[in-house]
Amino acid sequence: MILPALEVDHVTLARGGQVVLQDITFAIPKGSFVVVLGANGAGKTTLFRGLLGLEPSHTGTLRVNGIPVHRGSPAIGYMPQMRKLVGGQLSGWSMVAAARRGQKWGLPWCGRAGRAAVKAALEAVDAVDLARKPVGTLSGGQRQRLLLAQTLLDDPSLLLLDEPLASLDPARMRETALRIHTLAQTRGMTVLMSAHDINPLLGLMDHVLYLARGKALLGTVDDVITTQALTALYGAPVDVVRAGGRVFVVAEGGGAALQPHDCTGGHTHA
Ligand SMILES: Nc1ncnc2c1ncn2[C@@H]1O[C@H](COP(=O)(O)OP(=O)(O)OP(=O)(O)O)[C@@H](O)[C@H]1O
Repeated sequence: MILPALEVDHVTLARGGQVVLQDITFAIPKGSFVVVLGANGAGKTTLFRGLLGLEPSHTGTLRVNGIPVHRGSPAIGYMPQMRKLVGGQLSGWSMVAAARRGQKWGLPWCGRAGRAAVKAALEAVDAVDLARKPVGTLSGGQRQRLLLAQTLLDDPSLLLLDEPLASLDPARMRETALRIHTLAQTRGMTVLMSAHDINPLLGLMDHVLYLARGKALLGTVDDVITTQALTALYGAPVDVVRAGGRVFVVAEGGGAALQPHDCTGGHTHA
């Protein structure tokens, strides 16, 4: 029997003492490319933190490759949200090297094998030319490439990418999405990528995982991004509009229905 890459079985996760995801269950086959959607505060980062073993599940189990999650798993490559990125005068090389074996922002790992791993990771994302440059001087797209290189260091089987397309212009969004998709296919990696706009990812993803009101809905774009499915998930009227090859998710009343419980900020997939 082929084990799923990821099994989330009746899991409840909280942040700051408040339940964010409640009794969610889904399984993701190996090699899938999954886009995680949901309004601000819906729990995308919380789910990733749960899979990284950083947030304990109050109920149920989370398994990666059949093994209960634990901190520091080399099977998982994690890209945090870029808006939380620091770096300053650190060179591109040092930033990537510092992430070896989860040592983010620790001392760079400088042995021969470590140097080879950093070089290979930089090459994989076309970022060799960024190795000597201070991270603080790089553009958003260039930093994204270094963050992506970090995730590849330990040859992971699962990538968790938290909004890797944020702050990129439309051309860079598509370019980055294609780069991640190609890398995942070449290396046989499973990808969970959170996003606020599915349009740059259309045609690339196998599944969508939609989070709302503490619940999770997994399926194909055609299954999940529908008026009926999202209205049921949100418990309020939501319209899915397709126009010009793009998908828009809109709520009656200007987005109030898309606001998660206790949180501010609705959204539209435009
Ligand atoms: N460090 C924290 N301490 C306490 N509560 C937190 C913390 N970080 C997030 N939360 C809360 O947990 C809930 C889920 O947040 P989370 O960051 O997982 O959502 P998200 O879907 O990733 O949102 P976004 O799209 O804005 O990144 C929100 O109510 C948020 O306010």
